Amino acid sequence: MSLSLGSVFQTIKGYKRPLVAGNIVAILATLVSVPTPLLIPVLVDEVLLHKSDTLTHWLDTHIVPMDTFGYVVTVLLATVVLRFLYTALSILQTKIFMQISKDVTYRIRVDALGHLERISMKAYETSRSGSIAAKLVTDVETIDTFIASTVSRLIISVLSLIGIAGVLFWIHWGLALFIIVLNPLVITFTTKLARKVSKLKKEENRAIDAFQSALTETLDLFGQIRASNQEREFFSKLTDKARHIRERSIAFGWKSDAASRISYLTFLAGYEVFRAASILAVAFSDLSIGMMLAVFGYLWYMVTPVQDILGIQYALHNARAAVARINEVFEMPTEPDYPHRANPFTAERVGVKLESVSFGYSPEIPVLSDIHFEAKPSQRVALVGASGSGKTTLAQLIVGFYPIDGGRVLFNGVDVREIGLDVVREHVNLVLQSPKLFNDTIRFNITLGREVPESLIWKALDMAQMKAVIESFEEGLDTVVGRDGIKLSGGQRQRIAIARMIVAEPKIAILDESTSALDVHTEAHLYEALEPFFSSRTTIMIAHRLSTIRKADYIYVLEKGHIVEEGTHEELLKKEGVYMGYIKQSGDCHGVV
Ligand SMILES: Nc1ncnc2c1ncn2[C@@H]1O[C@H](COP(=O)(O)OP(=O)(O)OP(=O)(O)O)[C@@H](O)[C@H]1O
Repeated sequence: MSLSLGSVFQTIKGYKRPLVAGNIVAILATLVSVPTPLLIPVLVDEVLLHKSDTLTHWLDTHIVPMDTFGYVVTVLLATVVLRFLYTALSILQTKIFMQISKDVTYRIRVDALGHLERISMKAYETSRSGSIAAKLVTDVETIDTFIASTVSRLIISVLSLIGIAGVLFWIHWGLALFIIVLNPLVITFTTKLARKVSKLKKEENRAIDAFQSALTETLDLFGQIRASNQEREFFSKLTDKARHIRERSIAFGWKSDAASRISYLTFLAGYEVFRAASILAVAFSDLSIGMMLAVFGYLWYMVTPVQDILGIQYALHNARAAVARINEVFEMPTEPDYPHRANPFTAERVGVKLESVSFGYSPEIPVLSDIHFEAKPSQRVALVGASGSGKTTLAQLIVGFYPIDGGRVLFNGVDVREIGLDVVREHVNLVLQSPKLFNDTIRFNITLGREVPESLIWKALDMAQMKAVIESFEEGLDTVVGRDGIKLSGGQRQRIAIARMIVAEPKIAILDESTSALDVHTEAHLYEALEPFFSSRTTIMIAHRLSTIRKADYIYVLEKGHIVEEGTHEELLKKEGVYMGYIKQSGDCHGVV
């Protein structure tokens, strides 16, 4: 999907009842507000100049006969009551329309989040979190301002202007025509100014976006930056970006202020011209002094709706820029949406098979070619190979992180394209080598918010050799692990990830060098404790240590994206080929045979 102001208004149209209610309130507000500036000036003609007696006569016959003081006080009261009524109706109207505008922007955020949830890994890898955050916060806010100003102010402003125009024509058509012809010229002039300013707003938003992205990345990688002693470099880059915002904001800030002041000045100049024209109309035509004062009143009264309409123009230009930027989020490619035609995971044991799979992160560089790989139900398979040979990539293809370029990925003989990626990931758990932890409690990092009985969490921690460690923490499972799990060691983080896998109870467990940071002793205990877990499901292990590899029922050797050898440990040793060389190279040849 993509966003447009048209689609935003289409959504707004869906709020039929509040729209109708809001419009009725707007019409009522206009009805009570338009006659207000007329009342007091009428008294000038009737009470002071004794030119006519329409209003005073009406008051005498319809209310009670009264004197000059009575007329003034009654009309004053009526004016004040009407102004109060107008304010009350305006507040009610804003409330009704505010609910619509906030709901619409909420939906934009929800749609954008829904899209982000489905973006492909490739899109994720090339995106910047800060930039996306800026779009979902600042740009959606800009659209919110636009909707609020158009939906709630436009109707009332246009109706008021129409009402004022009607009254002005009734007072003096020549003068009214003069005012109504000149006013669009003012608006046209200010529109041109608005366009110029909107370009500056775009630049300011871009500068904020760049700063936010760089800041997020710097903070995310702060530890690494400090370890490389590059703080000064990174923070001076951030300072440059902050300076850029300052420049862009100053340019936008004062120029937009100047533009709105010039717009207002133009209006004021027009106002003075109209006032002069009114005096001439009194001098050279039949316009009374009372009505001239009424025209003065209406000229002021026009300021708010005219300014509101001018404000809408600014908001419109800003909103267009914001829509374009939000669309960059909606344009991020998504994962393929496979249908849920079959679910092989209902079986007790599930195996996985890769048939002639080929894949490259970019089309011109193949990373895996013609891969035939199988982990039969309940089998324990090891994947070995040099760094960069494609082991992690293969594991990620099994969980569908990237769509394959050729071949098939099958679970119990069913193609992933018939199963759906969400179903696959529910049952296939990949433990990464450097697992990421949330800056939350140990409990949350293990359950990821799912309802898991406390006893199961402790059981998982026990199997993962983390029970004693967590017990030693004062707050136990409620200990907060800090940003990226900084309060835990690398090996402890890996074991938390293993506990996470245990509670997820997958049908297929994939461990990508998931115990690489553990000492040999702890690792041995861990595998021993995990024995019942592994024996009740299919397991794929990417490992470098012979002690781990040996336990596998079957081994695949990957070299430069090709499976070059496969078989059991003994079979592969007998071959004295790549596997043997690999084992020797990893310095782990003691006890090979
Ligand atoms: N997200 C990615 N985008 C582009 N290229 C990638 C990506 N991930 C890995 N690669 C490339 O794919 C190749 C295989 O990487 P992979 O991580 O699968 O190897 P590996 O065998 O798991 O290595 P290691 O043992 O060091 O973890 C490498 O050349 C790497 O540069």
